[in-house]
Amino acid sequence: MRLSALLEAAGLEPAGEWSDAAVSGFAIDHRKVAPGTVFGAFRGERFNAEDVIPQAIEAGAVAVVASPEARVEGAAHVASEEPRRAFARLAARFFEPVPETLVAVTGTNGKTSTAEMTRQIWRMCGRSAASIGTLGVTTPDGSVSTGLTTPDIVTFLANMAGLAREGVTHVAYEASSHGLAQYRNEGLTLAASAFTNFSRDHLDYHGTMEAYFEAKMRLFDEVAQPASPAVIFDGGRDEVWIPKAIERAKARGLDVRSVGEKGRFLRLTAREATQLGQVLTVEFEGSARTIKLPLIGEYQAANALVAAGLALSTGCEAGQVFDALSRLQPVRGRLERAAIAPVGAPVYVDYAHTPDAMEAAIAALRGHVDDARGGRLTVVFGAGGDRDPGKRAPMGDVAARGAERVIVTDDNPRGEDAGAIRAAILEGARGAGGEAEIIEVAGRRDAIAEAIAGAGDHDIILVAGKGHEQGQIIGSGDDMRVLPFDDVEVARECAGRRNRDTGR
Ligand SMILES: CC(=O)N[C@H]1[C@@H](OP(=O)(O)OP(=O)(O)OC[C@H]2O[C@@H](n3ccc(=O)[nH]c3=O)[C@H](O)[C@@H]2O)O[C@H](CO)[C@@H](O)[C@@H]1O[C@H](C)C(=O)N[C@@H](C)C(=O)N[C@H](CCC(=O)O)C(=O)O
Ligand SMILES: Nc1ncnc2c1ncn2[C@@H]1O[C@H](COP(=O)(O)OP(=O)(O)OP(=O)(O)O)[C@@H](O)[C@H]1O
Ligand SMILES: N[C@H](CCC[C@H](N)C(=O)O)C(=O)O
Ligand SMILES: [Mg+2]
Repeated sequence: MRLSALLEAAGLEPAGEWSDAAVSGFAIDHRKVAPGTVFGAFRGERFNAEDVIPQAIEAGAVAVVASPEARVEGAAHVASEEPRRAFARLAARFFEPVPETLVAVTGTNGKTSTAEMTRQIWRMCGRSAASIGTLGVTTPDGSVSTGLTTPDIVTFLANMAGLAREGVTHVAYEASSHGLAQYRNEGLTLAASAFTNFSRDHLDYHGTMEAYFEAKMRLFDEVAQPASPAVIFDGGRDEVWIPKAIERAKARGLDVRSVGEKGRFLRLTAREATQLGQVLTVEFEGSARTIKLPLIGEYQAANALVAAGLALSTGCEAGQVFDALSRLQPVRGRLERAAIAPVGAPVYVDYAHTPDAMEAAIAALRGHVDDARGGRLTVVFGAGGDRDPGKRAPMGDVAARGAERVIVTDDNPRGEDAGAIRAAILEGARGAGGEAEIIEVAGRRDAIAEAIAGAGDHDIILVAGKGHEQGQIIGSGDDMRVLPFDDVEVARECAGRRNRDTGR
């Protein structure tokens, strides 16, 4: 493919003497440049790739997308004030074709669940579907991890093209705020977009809630196709951010389709919890429908409705969509029933790693605790290192208010002192001033074991924060190690060990 053709298709300036260069690939890391590569030289948080432009050209780069000030000698300089965006647009013209129906999901919590549920619904409606997000690239054959929720733009686009080659026609992907801010998913035509909710997270990176919200709004402002459907969850409780999101989508001229208790497109009129799921009554196009959702928790109902909204907005037939909701499979690590303690108490694993998510996960289980028979809720959790430190105390606070027993432990300490992270959470938990028993147990395996060993017959245990994750990340940079760790497996082992110990 000629550089000139790509530049023209992307609406970028011609490359003069370099126009005839043949492009063989794209890279954002100079160590991955091969002859014929277009190199995106970005100024990052830790590294300024403009410093390695000569090495990239030496390795065969034919064009470098970089800021106008960058020095590029011996290859085309595709200059842009926003090089990440220009690079994405160019790369999107190279990695073609891509699946014809693409939808993007953003929001603080619920992106993975919604993308995965959308994939499942599409599949049940007969589409060949995949999802890309925290769980990796998921197809009916399984998941392959990419390491990030929104992979870098080259991995993202290459995966899209790969999926199209395999015959996948529908892809739901997660647009994280980091991904949106760094233009990691751009240049594609979206059939629809979605917004699940908004609450505190990632303020280490974005600084303020407003800046974090703005990063998310790039989805509606710039990434979504004009006039395309925007499915927005509106349960009526968030009277600040959801109305703002709706406003922004309208301002861009998107076709806003709200779902939830205040939904105009798909309205939730009743919700009744059952032991292993819930019965939802929804109103769609003037008629009421009953859905037996086989998943517990209000938050899972919210995500299922957003997923239904996306499926309905991409050509699926309503009857099939509502029928599919009744057959949804659980999303890995989201209120997953992992084990049963020897006394009979169930152990749930959930990915709650923000205060709002913790509240949602606790609320989902609270109703299942048999208070009348002395049942208690135990929450085991920590908070990630090198991530928004301001969310730690609020997570402790929410847990201490919602549970009877709080066991504070470790969750990916990364480059930070694990004890200091626990201390911040404990301060929040103790500050809640409630009756909850608050315990600190360094080491996640010991904490889970302690929770199970101390459980009563009618208790429920929630192990939060790591969900599907397969490792504990210790250290950073060159010292980083990932120690194998899986909450579900550890819960099963601890429950089993206790089984053997007690003979029960
Ligand atoms: C803060 C953040 O998001 N950083 C990501 C970002 O880094 P950056 O652009 O600042 O990169 P940098 O390391 O300073 O390097 C700048 C540029 O130089 C290049 N480089 C670097 C070194 C070198 O020798 N040669 C070279 O060319 C890099 O490829 C990069 O393009 O781009 C890098 C390349 O794609 C990512 O690896 C990196 O993710 C880091 C590791 C990370 O931990 N990110 C997390 C916070 C994240 O993105 N999480 C979100 C949200 C999770 C959620 O809530 O769902 C996610 O989408 O996963
Ligand atoms: N709609 C929701 N409202 C409130 N909390 C939710 C909602 N959906 C999920 N959660 C909580 O957030 C956790 C993570 O859910 P999920 O993985 O779907 O979100 P995510 O947005 O993909 O997260 P991440 O930012 O890590 O990628 C769940 O385990 C649950 O505790
Ligand atoms: N995508 C989120 C996941 C956090 C999960 C939690 N286990 C942690 O490590 O903080 C992040 O990168 O912030
Ligand atoms: Mg996710």
